[in-house]
Amino acid sequence: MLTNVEHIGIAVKDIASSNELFTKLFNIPHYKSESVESEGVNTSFFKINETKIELLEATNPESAIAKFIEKKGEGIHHIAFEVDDILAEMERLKAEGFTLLNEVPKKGADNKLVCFLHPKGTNGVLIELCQEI
Ligand SMILES: CC[C@@H](C(=O)O)C(=O)SCCNC(=O)CCNC(=O)[C@H](O)C(C)(C)COP(=O)(O)OP(=O)(O)OC[C@H]1O[C@@H](n2cnc3c(N)ncnc32)[C@H](O)[C@@H]1OP(=O)(O)O
Ligand SMILES: [Co+2]
Repeated sequence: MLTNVEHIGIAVKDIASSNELFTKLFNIPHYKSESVESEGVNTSFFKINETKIELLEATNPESAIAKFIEKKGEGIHHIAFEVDDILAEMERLKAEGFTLLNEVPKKGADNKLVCFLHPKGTNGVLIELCQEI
């Protein structure tokens, strides 16, 4: 079952200057930075009450974030939903005809197992499922 929005992912060109920008915007500093080598990203996280924002900077030109910025520019990259049982949710969504971008949950940032759905099957929105490890 999808429970709530876990985070909103924003693709940025330069995470250091974006951290400064979002710190001014939210009036709070980011609480965590983490690199996820398998995704080719550096991340930082802000939390405003229950709303979590994930900034993502590419670490190599093959990264999904580098390709996204090249095509669409900086901006909202994905919406992540928390799930209580990622395997059950992946199976359910696959049976509903959605295209999973990974058949096995992978390790994301902030201690999560994640799975992505192809944006072509979700009205152009990249959806991430997250389960706390
Ligand atoms: C930090 C870890 C983790 C977390 O814990 O939170 C993350 O959030 S990691 C985030 C980065 N990782 C990913 O996004 C992995 C999933 N994404 C992918 O597998 C790929 O990006 C993709 C969605 C399959 C697209 O890859 P690819 O086909 O190689 O790229 P193209 O540039 O050719 O795009 C094809 C097509 O899809 C459109 N697109 C791409 N990204 C998005 C997006 N984020 N939202 C909406 N649409 C997207 C792209 O514009 C192309 O469309 P057309 O030009 O119309 O064909
Ligand atoms: Co994410």
